[in-house]
Amino acid sequence: MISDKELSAVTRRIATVSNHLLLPVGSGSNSSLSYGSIELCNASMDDSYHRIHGEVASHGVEWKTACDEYGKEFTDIIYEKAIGEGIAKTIKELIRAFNDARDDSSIGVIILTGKGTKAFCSGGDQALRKTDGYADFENFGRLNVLDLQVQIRRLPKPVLAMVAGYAVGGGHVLHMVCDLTIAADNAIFGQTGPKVGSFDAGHGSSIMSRLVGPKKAREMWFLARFYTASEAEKMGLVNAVVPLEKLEQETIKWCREILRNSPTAIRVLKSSLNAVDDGHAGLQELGGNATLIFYGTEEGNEGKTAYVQRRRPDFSKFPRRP
Ligand SMILES: CC(C)(COP(=O)(O)OP(=O)(O)OC[C@H]1O[C@@H](n2cnc3c(N)ncnc32)[C@H](O)[C@@H]1OP(=O)(O)O)[C@@H](O)C(=O)NCCC(=O)NCCSC(=O)c1cc(O)c2ccccc2c1O
Repeated sequence: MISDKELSAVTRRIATVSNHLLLPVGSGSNSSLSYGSIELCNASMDDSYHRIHGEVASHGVEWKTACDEYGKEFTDIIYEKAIGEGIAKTIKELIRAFNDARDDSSIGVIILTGKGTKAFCSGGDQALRKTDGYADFENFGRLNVLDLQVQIRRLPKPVLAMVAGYAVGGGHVLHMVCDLTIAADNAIFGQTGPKVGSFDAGHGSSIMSRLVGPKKAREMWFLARFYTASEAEKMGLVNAVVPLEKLEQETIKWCREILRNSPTAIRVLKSSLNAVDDGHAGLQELGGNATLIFYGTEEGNEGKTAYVQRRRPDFSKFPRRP
C-alpha cells in the first residue's frame, strides 16, 4: 500500500520531469485513483507490466526496457520495445523516447499508453501550473506538450494510443493527435480546460473538430462533459473499444496488421492524411517523403554522382512520364 503522501510525492516528481505539462498517467493498483504512480503495479496488470524485465506476456509479446537515442536510461517513463516485433511503447520523458523510436529502423509502430488501468493521462499538472506555463526544474514555465503533439503528428511511423481509464484535458488531446486510438471499455474521454481556466486552441481544437465535427467539438469544449468509450466510438474519437483485459492484446493485433504492410506506403499515407490540415508543415513532411524516395532512384543518384565526379549529369535516359 502506498500512502497518499508518498503518492503525492511520486506524482509531483513525475509530473515535473515529464516535459512539464503532462500529469502522467496513473496506475491504480488500489481502490482510489493514483495518478502518476509509475512505481505502483496493478495486480491485474502484473503480467503485462513485468514485461519490463523481459518476461513474456500472455499474448506472446516479449517487452524489453529500452534507452533513449543516446543510450541513456529513462527514470520516469517506461519505454519498452517488443523483441522481434517492431513495436515500441512509451509513457513519459516522451520526446526523447519518441526520438529514439523514430530513429530505430527496427521499430515500425509506437504505442503510447498509461500505466495501469485507471488513467491514460489527466492532462497538465495543475499544481505545477504557473503564469507562464507548467514549471520545470529551473522553475520556468513552458507549454512543452505542444512540442510533443507536433512530434507525434510528424513522426513517420504510426502512433497508437492505447487508452484505459481517463484520457482528459491534455491527455485527451494527446490521444487525438495519435494516429489510432484503441480504448478499453472503462475509458473516459473529455476536455476539462474551461473548468480549470485553460484551453488548447491549437491541435486540441482543430483536430477534434476534424474527428467529431464542428458542432460536437463545440459541445466537448464548451460543456467540458465526459464521454464513455462507447460514446467516443460513436463520435469517431476512437477506432475500437474492447474489454479492459483485452486492451493490449487488441492493440498488438492492430500493430501487427500495420507491420505486415509496406512501411513506405504507411509513411507517405500518414503525411498525406495530415498534409492539408498541417498547411506548410504538412506539405513539407509530404514533400520530404518524395525527396527521400527520389534519393533512392537511379535518376536522383545520377545528379549527385555527376556532381561528385565533376561531370555533366546525363538525365537523357530517364523517362518523362505522362
Ligand atoms: C481525472 C479526474 C476526472 C479524476 O477524477 P476522480 O474524482 O476520479 O479522482 P480525483 O479527482 O480524486 O484525482 C485523483 C488525484 O489525482 C489528482 N489529479 C488528477 N488530475 C490532475 C491534474 N491534471 N493536475 C493535478 N492533479 C491532478 C487529483 O488532484 C487527486 O489528487 P489527490 O492528492 O487529491 O488525491 C479528475 O482528477 C480531474 O478532472 N482532473 C483534472 C483534469 C484537468 O483539468 N487537467 C488539466 C487540463 S488543462 C491541460 O491539460 C492542457 C492541455 C493542453 O494540451 C494544453 C495545450 C496548450 C495550452 C494549455 C494546455 C493545457 O492546460
